Amino acid sequence: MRDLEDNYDHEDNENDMEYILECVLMEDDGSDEYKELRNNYNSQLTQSCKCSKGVCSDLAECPHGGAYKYSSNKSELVLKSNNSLPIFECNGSCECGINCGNRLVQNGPRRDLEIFDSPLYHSKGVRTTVNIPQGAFICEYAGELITKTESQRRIEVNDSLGYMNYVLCLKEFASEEISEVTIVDPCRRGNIGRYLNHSCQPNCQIMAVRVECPIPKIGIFASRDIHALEELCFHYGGEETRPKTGSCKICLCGSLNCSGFMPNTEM
Ligand SMILES: C[S@@+](CC[C@H](N)C(=O)[O-])C[C@H]1O[C@@H](n2cnc3c(N)ncnc32)[C@H](O)[C@@H]1O
Repeated sequence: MRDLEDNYDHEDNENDMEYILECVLMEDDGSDEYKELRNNYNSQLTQSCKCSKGVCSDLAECPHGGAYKYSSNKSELVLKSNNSLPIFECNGSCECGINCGNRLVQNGPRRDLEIFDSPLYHSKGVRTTVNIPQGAFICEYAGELITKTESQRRIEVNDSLGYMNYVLCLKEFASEEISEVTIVDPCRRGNIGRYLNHSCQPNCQIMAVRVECPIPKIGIFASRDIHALEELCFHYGGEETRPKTGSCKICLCGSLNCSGFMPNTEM
């Protein structure tokens, strides 16, 4: 086993963080699991649209569902509330233009986000300096894409050294069975998404959004209208209600329906 201190230098690992614009692949650990992850990471979705007028709107013409997943709310695209998943955005092979209504997450984080010292969580958090409408895109949870084994190793290291954990596991379901698992760790390489805290009554939600790659981006969206200066947070367990097993950390979210513990990170 590698030395614990190899990868995790000190408690406030933020200063060592490399800022990335989108997810990157973990280092090769020689495992078959890694090879599978790398193959997926290097694969491209082949479905492209032929929506020639620059705008995707017709379901028959646009295999991505046109702009039906997002709608225009005054000045910006927002996720529709009756959204049927999964979300596939238009991509570089599509014939529509960059302004088509089916491109949102690929355009990067919204402006007017601020990293601040959150008094509630006694650590860093993210807040907005302006009002945000329900359904608006906040940012991607970008970091290293890691295998299940590597995530378990990193979580164990974090737990044993008392470090914060940034590993997030997004599970997608098909007919109530888990169909895809995407695991992202922005501890060493990440973006602003890494600073969003967990809440049992969040104002944001996470969604799987695919652009060119079969591995989805973890998109963070406003789940209700959010006022300026509110802290942004999402439920780390997604929609899932997990049994409280293993070592659980006390939840500081302070919401009325707080479960008392943060969702555990067991996969
Ligand atoms: C993704 S980071 C969030 C940003 C973090 N607060 C920071 O300063 O970098 C996740 C870590 O934040 C802390 N955290 C997030 N939500 C929390 C909550 N509801 N209760 C207690 N700690 C929380 C935990 O230490 C957790 O491991």
